[in-house]
Amino acid sequence: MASKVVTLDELRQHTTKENIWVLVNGKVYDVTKFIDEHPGGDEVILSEAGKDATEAFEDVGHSDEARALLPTMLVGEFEKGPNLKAKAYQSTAAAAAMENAVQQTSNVFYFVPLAALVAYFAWRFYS
Ligand code: HEM
Repeated sequence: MASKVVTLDELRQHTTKENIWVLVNGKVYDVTKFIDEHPGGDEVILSEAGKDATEAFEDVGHSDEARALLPTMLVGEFEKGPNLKAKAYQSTAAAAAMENAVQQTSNVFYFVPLAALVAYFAWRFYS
């Protein structure tokens, strides 16, 4: 079973508490049975469902005991192709573009009253 290659589509189909897979360090794990026993609670794992949980997993500094549990839940290797980080970067780029657009819009909202104020004082000064 360990030789199974899990695709990105397959990974993304396992995102509910009843059927949850996570990707950690290039391997996919079925944490469905473990989630209720997880000392860190179910919410934290659920928020990583169907995703690359490597960063979240490593940031916590899981013990060797925690790491030793992983092989018992192994589904298989994650397929080599899709780069989840690249996809995350794309959405970050989209978010940045959106933020930029919002920023430009708020610049307009800031500029219009300012221009009106300047015009008013200019009018007061010259009339
Ligand atoms: C994927 C399989 C996972 C396994 C087998 C696992 C296992 C464990 C174990 C055994 C502990 C107890 C402390 C230790 O021995 O390090 C623990 C704690 C913890 N885990 Fe996980 N974990 C997993 C995934 C995650 C993920 C994805 C997160 C996301 C942030 C997470 C967050 C935490 C937190 C915050 C604690 C600390 C709880 C506390 O000390 O109060 N874990 N985990």
